[in-house]
Amino acid sequence: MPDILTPDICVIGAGSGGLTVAAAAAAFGVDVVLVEKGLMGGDCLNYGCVPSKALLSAAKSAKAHGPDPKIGVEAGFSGANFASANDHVRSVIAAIAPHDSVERFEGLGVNVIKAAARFASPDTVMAGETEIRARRFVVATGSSPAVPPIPGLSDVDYLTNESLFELRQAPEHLIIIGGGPIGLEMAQAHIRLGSRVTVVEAQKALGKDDPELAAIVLSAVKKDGVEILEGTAVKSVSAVDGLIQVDAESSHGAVSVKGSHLLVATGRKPNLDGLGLEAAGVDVERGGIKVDKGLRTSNRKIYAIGDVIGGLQFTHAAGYHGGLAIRSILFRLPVREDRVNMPWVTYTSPELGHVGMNEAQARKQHGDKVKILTADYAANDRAQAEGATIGRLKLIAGPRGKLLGADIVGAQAGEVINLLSLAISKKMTMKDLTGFVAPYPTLGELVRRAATSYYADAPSNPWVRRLVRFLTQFG
Ligand SMILES: Cc1cc2nc3c(=O)[nH]c(=O)nc-3n(C[C@H](O)[C@H](O)[C@H](O)COP(=O)(O)OP(=O)(O)OC[C@H]3O[C@@H](n4cnc5c(N)ncnc54)[C@H](O)[C@@H]3O)c2cc1C
Ligand SMILES: NC(=O)c1ccc[n+]([C@@H]2O[C@H](COP(=O)([O-])OP(=O)(O)OC[C@H]3O[C@@H](n4cnc5c(N)ncnc54)[C@H](O)[C@@H]3O)[C@@H](O)[C@H]2O)c1
Repeated sequence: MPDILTPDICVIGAGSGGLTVAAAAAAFGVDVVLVEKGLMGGDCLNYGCVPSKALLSAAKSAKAHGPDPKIGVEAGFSGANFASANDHVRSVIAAIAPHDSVERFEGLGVNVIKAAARFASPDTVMAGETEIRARRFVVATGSSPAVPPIPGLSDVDYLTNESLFELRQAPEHLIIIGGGPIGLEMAQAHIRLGSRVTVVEAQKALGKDDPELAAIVLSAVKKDGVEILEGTAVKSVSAVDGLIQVDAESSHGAVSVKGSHLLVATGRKPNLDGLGLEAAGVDVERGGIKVDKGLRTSNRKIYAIGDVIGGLQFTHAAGYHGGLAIRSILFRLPVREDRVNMPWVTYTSPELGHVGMNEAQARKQHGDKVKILTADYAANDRAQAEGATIGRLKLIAGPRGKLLGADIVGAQAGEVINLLSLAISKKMTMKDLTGFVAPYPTLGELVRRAATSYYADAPSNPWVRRLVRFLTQFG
């Protein structure tokens, strides 16, 4: 006889999305079961954000400790120690893991079951020998690397984000298929830690970002020594003399690259296998589980959140979804996912951040009422002091100066975009962005500088000049 549990909520998957729901439900004293078949913390902690940012940090440090005549540093740096960088990655994961652990969640009052979950019917999940009949289910099973059907690929030993962070020695020559955020972040990390790196991208590298600002990142990564082949589609992969050969086609003709290691970073596919979604009456579409604006699936008792629904696949998006699901399940409040105002950051040097509408979306909606306002890092005193003058902030202002979107490339772009994400969520205008005091010297002053340029025409406006003259008569 299986154990039968009848909690209020059953969450499937203990990644960023599932942990958010489980912790919040437990905090409100709700009976919640969390089922996880792999490592607690999911992709972000074990194979994604955390190891990639830790490796980038080690790589940044290696770069900073190298000679830099520009700021007068002539260090005797003899190359990075890849194994030590990998130790750093492991120690960062180990430091964060207790926060996501079974022990912590059981301490919060969550019933954690380590097993693969499968729907047996529209209101029953099996997890090993346990049968779970919950009032509501939340599917948060994440995504996995989408490996394209390239001839010969399955015959070579290729890496994905699930195996890359196990390497203890720097690859001699790392070839990366895919020039998205994973491809570019890992290209820069590895070149700075001693590898030769070639990125092969079928279309445009960092193609989801503002093209002008993405070009600044690509130029910096190329300056580090990474070879980036854009518009180059991979046709086949083979093993040749102990190396991996990638054969591709570009508009200039055939290209062939031989390397010691191959990383496939060509996007994600939702984790649906073995979930029994048909038995649950849950519909699936191309990108993942089909949900309505309130994150409910075709079975009203079942919600789906995070990477498994496709859309924007970020840790903070999964956490945001978790918060919406909790509001809907516990408080029965109407919720509506906002996909436009989700920020993201690519953690290369320089960083690349985005929030809200891009220029094309803004122009489509508001035509010539859109103004693009910019501020360059070179005109910011803090950037000058830090020797970080490569960068640019772009604000997209709509009717009545409303902030519609922002893109930024440069040092600490990820921190500056936080301020702009808050501004967008509070529906702020250029007036708001000029009406606060920014401490000097900070990169945050870029925001005020760009927003101030919205009023660039004011001094030459005859009405404003007349008003100023009139007011001077009063002493
Ligand atoms: C290399 C890399 C770098 C990244 N960097 C960033 C970054 O810097 N910032 C950012 O915001 N995002 C980043 N991301 C994206 C981020 O990792 C994901 O968006 C996030 O992890 C999604 O969370 P999730 O909860 O939807 O899924 P996941 O974290 O993948 O968790 C899903 C969990 O469900 C479990 N599961 C699956 N099927 C079952 C089942 N049948 N039964 C039980 N359990 C199951 C899995 O084992 C897993 O633990 C990165 C991703 C990668 C690959
Ligand atoms: N800093 C961050 O927040 C961060 C970092 C890494 C990953 N992520 C998340 O993980 C997701 C996946 O990242 P990703 O970089 O794998 O995916 P992606 O979809 O963003 O980029 C994949 C790239 O691979 C290219 N490509 C696909 N098939 C190809 C082929 N056969 N040959 C050559 N190029 C090919 C595509 O044109 C695309 O540019 C991201 O969309 C993001 O949501 C976030």
